[in-house]
Amino acid sequence: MSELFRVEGLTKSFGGLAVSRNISLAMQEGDRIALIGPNGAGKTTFVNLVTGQLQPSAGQVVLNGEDVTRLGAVQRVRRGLVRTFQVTRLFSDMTPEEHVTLTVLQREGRATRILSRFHGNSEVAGEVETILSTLGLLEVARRRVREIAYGQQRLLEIGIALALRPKVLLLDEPAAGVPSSETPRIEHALERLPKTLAVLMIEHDMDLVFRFARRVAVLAAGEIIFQGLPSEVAANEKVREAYLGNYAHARSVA
Ligand SMILES: Nc1ncnc2c1ncn2[C@@H]1O[C@H](COP(=O)(O)OP(=O)(O)OP(=O)(O)O)[C@@H](O)[C@H]1O
Repeated sequence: MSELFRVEGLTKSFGGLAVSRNISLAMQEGDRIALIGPNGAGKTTFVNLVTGQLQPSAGQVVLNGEDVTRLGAVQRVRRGLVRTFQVTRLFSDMTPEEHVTLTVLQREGRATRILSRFHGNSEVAGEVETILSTLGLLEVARRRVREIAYGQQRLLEIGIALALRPKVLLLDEPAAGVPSSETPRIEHALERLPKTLAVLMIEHDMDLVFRFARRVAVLAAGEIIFQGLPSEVAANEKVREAYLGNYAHARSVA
């Protein structure tokens, strides 16, 4: 499959602190990459640089062969570069159906009209239903956000991202704050994401990482110190030193 997305030599400093150092990474259609690393390694900064929330000091972001480095976040979203955030940003009195419908309408430039007029629009409703069904949210489609489980709220964030028709989706800790009883729900939903979508996920839950990822990239002190198969990551000496030591140890003694 051909390359969909690439960053090259991405570098960012805050004052004297280099938080992203010469990061290069490529993604193809259907990729499933986990970006892991210790707290403060620069994972969220990397996502902010990729999606345009931050401008790099050096380096390039290329989507579908186009250099988007100087474009703002909204322009990148329109081209298919979409993210979710670590902390949910939902309206507690609105339903999942309303959130996703509004996003579809927003994408189509029709959100300024009254939402209820579109409840009968079968094209929009069909797309909303597909998204909610992909994420296992149909049964709560018409409940208020504040009444649904936190794991379902996190999935709704992904639903909103899907309504923007991403080609590359960056998930910033989709399981953060979700009780372990609900992680299977997240895992199943991630498995059902569209096959052609390229997904990069930041996550601290290593079981989820190893089930989801076909490739793992490890960031430490702003630098990618390893890219490879999940089966190789735990054996890599640099990774063990930087991050996985405790986890590898925990697994080997488990
Ligand atoms: N706007 C900023 N100004 C100054 N320093 C910043 C800024 N944003 C992030 N940093 C610093 O950059 C480093 C990387 O932060 P970042 O949030 O990207 O790490 P992370 O790997 O996502 O961490 P976590 O896993 O805890 O979310 C940290 O030392 C952080 O304090």
